[in-house]
Amino acid sequence: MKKVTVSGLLKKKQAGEKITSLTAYDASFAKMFDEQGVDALLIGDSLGMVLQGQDDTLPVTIDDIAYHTKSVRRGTERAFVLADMPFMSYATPEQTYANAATLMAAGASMVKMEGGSWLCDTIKGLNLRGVPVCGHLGLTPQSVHVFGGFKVQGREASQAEKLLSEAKALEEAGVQLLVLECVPSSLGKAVSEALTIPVIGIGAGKDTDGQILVMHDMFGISANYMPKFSKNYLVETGDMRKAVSKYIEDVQSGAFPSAEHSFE
Ligand SMILES: Nc1nc(=O)c2c([nH]1)NC[C@@H]1CN(c3ccc(C(=O)N[C@@H](CCC(=O)O)C(=O)O)cc3)CN21
Ligand SMILES: CC(C)C(=O)C(=O)O
Ligand SMILES: [Mg+2]
Repeated sequence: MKKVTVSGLLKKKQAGEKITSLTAYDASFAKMFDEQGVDALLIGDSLGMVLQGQDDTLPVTIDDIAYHTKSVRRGTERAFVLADMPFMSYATPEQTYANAATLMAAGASMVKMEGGSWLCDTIKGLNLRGVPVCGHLGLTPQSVHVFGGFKVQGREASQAEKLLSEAKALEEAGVQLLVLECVPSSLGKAVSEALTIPVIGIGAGKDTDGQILVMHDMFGISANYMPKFSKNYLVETGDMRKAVSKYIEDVQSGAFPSAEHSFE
């Protein structure tokens, strides 16, 4: 079995093949997603909401993410494993290096951080020290209190332009993957076309290079709520494995996300 690597993900983009991704927090689900052929598994700080029942992702700690990363790593053979840096764990370069080291040692192959060009020096420093980085732009949930809620980002032309230039700055600094969350489909398309690296969308329309969903949303069992961009694949398949393989099939064919799971 050929392991998914960062260069393998880039090749997928170049070949026009969609990248499939889900969050995972434990070994059993990681193994099942891996066996179904999901390309990338994210230990997301969404675990604060779907596992812990918190109102947002801010209370999540580096130890929480490290614990779940160890579990996911043990369940994974093929998929690429990346882990979220939680709120305030990358406020300074020194903190970032120590916390990224914890997640890489726990079994992550890449760390993800929310934000734009303010992160560029940190990204370069991480790369030089052997840590690959995934960016995250658009609705960055750790900034929920700055946004005043979980709201679609980049609807105004000036905002969209700023986001596009931040995406280019991140790529220039060395990010090898970018998550784009909750933006109009037109902006998802523009960012994906402007960058060489793969762009993984969640609520960013059908034209990104791949898709990611929170696993609990895909099974329709999230404790809090269901974002508009998510889809319950269990209800139409009645079986968890079939739900995952239908999700993969729909992402690969372009059937997901349709307009009802996208923003204008
Ligand atoms: N279960 C779950 N799914 C997620 O996708 C998710 C989490 N939790 N926790 C971490 C973040 C938070 N995210 C969220 C949470 C809520 C919305 C939401 O309610 N969005 C509105 C859009 C409102 C607007 O139009 O501006 C929606 O209707 O979907 C979006 C992303 C995405 N992530
Ligand atoms: C929704 C994804 C992209 C995420 O950051 C998370 O699960 O925490
Ligand atoms: Mg996250």
